[in-house]
Amino acid sequence: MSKIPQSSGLKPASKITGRPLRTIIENNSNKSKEAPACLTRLNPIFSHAMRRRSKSVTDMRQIGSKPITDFRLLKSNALKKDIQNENKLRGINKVTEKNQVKTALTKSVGTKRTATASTNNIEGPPKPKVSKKIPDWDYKGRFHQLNEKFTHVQESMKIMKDKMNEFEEIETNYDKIKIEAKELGEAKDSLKKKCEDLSTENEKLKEEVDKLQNNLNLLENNHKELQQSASTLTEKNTKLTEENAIQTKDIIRLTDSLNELTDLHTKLTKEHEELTKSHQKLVQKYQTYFEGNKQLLMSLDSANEKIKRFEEQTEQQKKDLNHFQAERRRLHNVIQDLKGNIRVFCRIRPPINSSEMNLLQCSISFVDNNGLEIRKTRESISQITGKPQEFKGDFTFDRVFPPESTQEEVFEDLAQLVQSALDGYNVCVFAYGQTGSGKTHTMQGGEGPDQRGMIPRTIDLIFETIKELNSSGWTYTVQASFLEIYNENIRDLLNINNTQKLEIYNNEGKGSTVTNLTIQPIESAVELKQYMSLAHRNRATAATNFNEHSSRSHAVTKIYIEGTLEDQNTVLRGSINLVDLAGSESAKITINDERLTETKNINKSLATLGDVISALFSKSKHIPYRNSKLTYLLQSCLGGNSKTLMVVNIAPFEECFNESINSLRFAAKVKEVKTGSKRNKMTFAQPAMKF
Ligand SMILES: Nc1ncnc2c1ncn2[C@@H]1O[C@H](COP(=O)(O)OP(=O)(O)OP(=O)(O)O)[C@@H](O)[C@H]1O
Repeated sequence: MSKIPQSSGLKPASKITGRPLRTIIENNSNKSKEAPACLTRLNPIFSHAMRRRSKSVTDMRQIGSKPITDFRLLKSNALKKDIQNENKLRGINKVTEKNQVKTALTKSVGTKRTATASTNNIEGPPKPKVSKKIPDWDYKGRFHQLNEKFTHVQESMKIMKDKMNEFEEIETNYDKIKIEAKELGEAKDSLKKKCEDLSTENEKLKEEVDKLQNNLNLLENNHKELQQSASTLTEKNTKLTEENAIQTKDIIRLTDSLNELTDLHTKLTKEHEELTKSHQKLVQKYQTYFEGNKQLLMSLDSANEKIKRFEEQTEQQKKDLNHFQAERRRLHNVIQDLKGNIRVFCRIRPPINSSEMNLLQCSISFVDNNGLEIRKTRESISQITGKPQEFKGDFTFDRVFPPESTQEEVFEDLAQLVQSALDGYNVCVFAYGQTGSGKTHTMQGGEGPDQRGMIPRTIDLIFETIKELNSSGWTYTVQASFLEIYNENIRDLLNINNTQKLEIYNNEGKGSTVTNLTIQPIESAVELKQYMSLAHRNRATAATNFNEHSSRSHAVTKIYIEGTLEDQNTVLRGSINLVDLAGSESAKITINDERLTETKNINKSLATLGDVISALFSKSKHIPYRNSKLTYLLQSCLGGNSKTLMVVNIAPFEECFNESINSLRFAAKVKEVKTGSKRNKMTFAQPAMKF
């Protein structure tokens, strides 16, 4: 317990802040004005204590130093009680409460210190001015001065009286405060004890807190581990959920399949039952049949023997058939030979429209199927002899076809030559005649199945006959080429961009070949017709005026046929040339140089054709095949090993009369020629003939 000296300059240190107490008093004196209103409002006891303390301090100054701590204890207890009551009402905790008490105490001490300080500076009334020494003779002045002194003393007396009263009151308060201080000391002791109890309890609590902290750390670690295992488990759970979904789908699918299989099983069970029943029936039947079968087996043995005999007979019949076929081929050829190796048909075309109907028609009369007489309807008088001119001609051919003849009728005889080509002969079919006389119509034909010309009909017949011959062991390969000769130049109609040299060369006994020409293997009639159309289109593409061009060039379709009969080691190679010749009109009617050259070339080739045929007719040693590309190309078809058919086409108009007569004369000349034919037959032992 420190004591506050009344007048010493030492400043006791504060227990709360550690600073000298004087400083606190000064600082708090400044803050006292700002003391919380609640504190002053709530604490009437404190105010009372303050007043008492002021008095007791004054007393202390008078009676000596008094321990201030007792006074503070008294005050703090009173303060504390008030604050506790208030806080109970407000629900404020103990720590806050402690702070409130501390603050209140500090402020109250500050306030008292200020009050004490103010009482230490007691001043009396202002002293009367000391005037200059009043002379002794100035009674009036001296009286006035004394009067002033008296008044001053009176006032001082009055002040002192007041002070005395105040000090008495302070003394009374001091006693009360002393009692309160005693009470506060007792309270402090009990608080101290409580505090010690509390600190002991606090220690225990601390230990418990440490234990709990350790437990908490352990629990946190456990929690972390549990969290990790929870996340692992969550992942596993996700995976398992996904797997579960897949398996669920599988289960659904399998269930469906199971249902289907169950249905199937039910069906199959039913079927099985039915089959078992029918099996039983069949077993019964089998037993019945088994008995019968024994007999049948016996009959089978005899039947097998019969079959064997039939097979031997069939083999013999096959041989006979081949023999008969060979004989048929021989006889067919004899017939063809008898008909002539060069056959000439004449076909007169009809007028096809009204303008042609209005043209003057020749008078044509037909004798049987072979002869015709053609004449102009009006005879003219010869300017030289003055006699009527004979404008008529009588001609005989292998066949004459009047205007109403159908394509089928014309093809009848050609069909026999197609058989010759399949039998291994070279066949050549020409369409001869002036422009517009019906050559292309005869060879290609028109629209519709009935209007098909010789070429498409030949194609169809070849493949039909091959089909029949296949059944008797023959196999055939077919190839085709398409070319045109224009102004003595050869063009490949299956490849118009073919810039390689197309040259004819002729091997003795092996026929004529064109170098670099496209020779297309053909599998069917349809395919061959497709190539025929391509060639026709290519011929049209190359020409600026197709109709004119077509009448100024020779178009040659060649079909190569090779038949093999392996049993007999026999190969037959034949060919068919189908030639649509250029128009045969004479050079007189040509109008320009270009056309003149064309006509000359055409006439040269046609004349050479006539010369070749004449040479063959006269059995000349030299046959002028090489004089034109056409005859050179067709050499193998015009010689001994060939069959030739020439169809001379005639337009029925009088204006065409002279050209018609020329054509008929040419054809008649050809008709006279006969060739000695020889079939291209060989066995595998010999080298195959090249086309
Ligand atoms: N027998 C026929 N029956 C019906 N029409 C025919 C007959 N012959 C020819 N024609 C028709 O006469 C016209 C001329 O015939 P085509 O073109 O065949 O003559 P071409 O001699 O080939 O002429 P080019 O030398 O110019 O080619 C064509 O319209 C053709 O359809």
